[in-house]
Amino acid sequence: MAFRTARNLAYFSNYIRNYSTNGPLVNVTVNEKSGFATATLQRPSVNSLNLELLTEISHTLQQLEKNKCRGLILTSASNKVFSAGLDLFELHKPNADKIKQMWSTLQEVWIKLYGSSYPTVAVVNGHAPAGGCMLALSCEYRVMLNNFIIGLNEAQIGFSAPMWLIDGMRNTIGSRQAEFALTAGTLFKTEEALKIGLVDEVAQSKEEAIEKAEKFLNKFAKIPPHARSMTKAALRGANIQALVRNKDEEVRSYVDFVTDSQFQDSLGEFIELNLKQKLSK
Ligand SMILES: CCCCCCCCCCCC/C=C/CC(=O)SCCNC(=O)CCNC(=O)[C@H](O)C(C)(C)COP(=O)(O)OP(=O)(O)OC[C@H]1O[C@@H](n2cnc3c(N)ncnc32)[C@H](O)[C@@H]1OP(=O)(O)O
Repeated sequence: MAFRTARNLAYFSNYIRNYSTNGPLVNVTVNEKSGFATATLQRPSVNSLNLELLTEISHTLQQLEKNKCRGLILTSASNKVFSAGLDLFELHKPNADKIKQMWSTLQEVWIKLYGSSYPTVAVVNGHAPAGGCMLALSCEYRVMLNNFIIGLNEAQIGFSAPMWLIDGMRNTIGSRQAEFALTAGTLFKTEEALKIGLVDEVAQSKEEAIEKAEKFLNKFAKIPPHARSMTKAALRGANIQALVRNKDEEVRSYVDFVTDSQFQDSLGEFIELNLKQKLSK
């Protein structure tokens, strides 16, 4: 049964309503004519990825897959920030169990979005550093608005992006550009990102970006969905399998790394220098 039917749509809306305790952090709408879903991240103020938002994204992706979504547009409710990446305040002086769940859910989001059977586009209508860039990279196509930044700046904060994300970057912009970008932790302006292929198109407004996203999704209208998804799985499967094999070990390394006092000190400094909000003592 296709996701676009009114019955499935109602089921999905109820699911989202029931799932969220404080109102949905991801708003999902479906264009009944095209069958394309738009998932809008709406965790104020910068869609930083805490456990609750990551869990909701993960459940949304699961429902879209289950309901045979015809295409997904991922975007932000903010007109300044697509996503600021992992919630740095939650990584600071953390509860080890919570950050274990956080990293594991982040991995799930990558597996579900990078490996989705349906086509995906990120409408990057704001800044997209680190985990924000990760969400955009998981999609098949990126349309970005002008005057924002995007990139994997992990090296600047004192760590390396995980292997699956490095591979995702490499698959998108090629090995040489990926090496330059990742070792320097570069954040690219929209036009620079277009030049190196980190984004596919630039738009002047969100409306124009959505039109471009729909145009991309419509390219697959006449391609048998199973042929399309088998081909995507063949191209992306090795990345996902490698992560699945390594999942638990990576979570352990991540928890060790993040709870280490050296990392905590440099994270504290980064927050003090870069984020307006001051640490709660
Ligand atoms: C073998 C395998 C091993 C595997 C393990 C290896 C170890 C790996 C360790 C991995 C660690 C985790 C990896 C993480 C990847 C990440 O995603 S880290 C997050 C990186 N994010 C950033 O660097 C972004 C920082 N923010 C900004 O640059 C800017 O805020 C912005 C460009 C996004 C927006 O700028 P602007 O519009 O000027 O807004 P601001 O006033 O700066 O911010 C508004 C508001 O938001 C708060 N905020 C911003 N970013 C975050 C964030 N990431 N987390 C939480 N909160 C954030 C900011 O404090 C402001 O709050 P107030 O309004 O002042 O209250």
